[in-house]
Amino acid sequence: MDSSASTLILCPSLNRENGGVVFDTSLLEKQSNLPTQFLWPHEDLAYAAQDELKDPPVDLQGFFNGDQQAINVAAAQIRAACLNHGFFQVINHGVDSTIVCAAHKQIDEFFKLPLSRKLDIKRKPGALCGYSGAHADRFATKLPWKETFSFAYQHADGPGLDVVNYIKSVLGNDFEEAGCVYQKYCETMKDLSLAILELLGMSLGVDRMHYRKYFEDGRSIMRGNNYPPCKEAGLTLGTGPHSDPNSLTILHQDQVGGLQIFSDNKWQAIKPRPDAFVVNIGDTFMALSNGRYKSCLHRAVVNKERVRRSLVFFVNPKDDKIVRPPQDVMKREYPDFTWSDLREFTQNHYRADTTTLQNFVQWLSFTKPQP
Ligand SMILES: C=C1C[C@]23C[C@H]1CC[C@H]2[C@]1(C)CCC[C@@](C)(C(=O)O)[C@H]1[C@@H]3C(=O)O
Ligand SMILES: O=C(O)CCC(=O)C(=O)O
Ligand SMILES: [Fe+2]
Repeated sequence: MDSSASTLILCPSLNRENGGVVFDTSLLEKQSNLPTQFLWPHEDLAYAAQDELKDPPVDLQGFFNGDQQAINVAAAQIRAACLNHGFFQVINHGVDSTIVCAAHKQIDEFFKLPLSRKLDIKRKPGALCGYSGAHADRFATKLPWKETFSFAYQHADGPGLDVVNYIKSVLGNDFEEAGCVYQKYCETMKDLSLAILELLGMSLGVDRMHYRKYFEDGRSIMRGNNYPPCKEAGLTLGTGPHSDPNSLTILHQDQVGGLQIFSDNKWQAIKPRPDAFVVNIGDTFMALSNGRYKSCLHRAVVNKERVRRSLVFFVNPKDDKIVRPPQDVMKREYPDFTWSDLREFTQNHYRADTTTLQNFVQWLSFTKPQP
């Protein structure tokens, strides 16, 4: 009997389906032994965060009011944070708390659906949209203790119905209201991300509108993350150490806590703030800044008692746009690539981790050698 088969007998919640395990949270929560597939190595678990990140949040009020002095302060704060670790939080961002609460409520309802219903809309191999339980169809070890539900949002469409139609097509007409809430949330996140991209442009000393324009016709991904409680929370991770391959990530976490970033050589916890959005620089923006801004190294831990949820908006440029820094730079840190290349790499060839970008660059040099 192989070790996975013996795990199955010990852990009735793990059923084989198409070669993967099934993340049945109602059974897993009661289980005292952590299935081996969810164990993470010591080096990824070690150094529990002792500290909380103390950076003050960036206040966007002045940006929206056109107060130049406040804009300069915000740009300087962003610059310092992105040079140091690629992470900051924003407050007074203009997003109505009603839409944030409504989106959390809908995602909570989604994760409460029967497992069979969620599995009906499972992510297809190579695709980013749909439901995934611990990514168990894709990976065999170091499974993340989470479920995710993801869908795409086209920036250029403006107020439209693409998210509503997608949600209705996979979940049925009863989910029209959920679709409308997600659609509105995505529109709001797109507007917020474009405002942040303006500030990022200023902070890097390039044309204020440069990155804003570059992302105006982008195609982002919205995702809900569900981290059930885990009796052996210290042995697993909700999301392992990684930097996001996309450009920017805008995240709203509930009140439970679990997000940590690696800064000043240690893991530091990000205390939840309902009035703030978390912003991470991702690998693609790191390349767009010619390596000046750091792609943020982060992870999510789970806990023994409480379910945790987060809403994530992964900002991407249009698929075929060339990723390259705006100015003529003396020495390019990364070759030209497209988001479609990097997405393909993370979906078909490589599991995103702490060194995605450098491995991608190597892969690209073999698959698409540059002149
Ligand atoms: C291009 C992507 C791959 C992931 C989803 C988007 C942006 C973030 C990536 C991810 C979250 C980084 C950590 C590992 C991952 C597998 C995950 O835990 O979800 C990544 C995503 C994915 O491939 O689903
Ligand atoms: O849920 C969180 O706090 C982090 C999630 C994350 O890093 C991701 O989805 O990429
Ligand atoms: Fe992430």
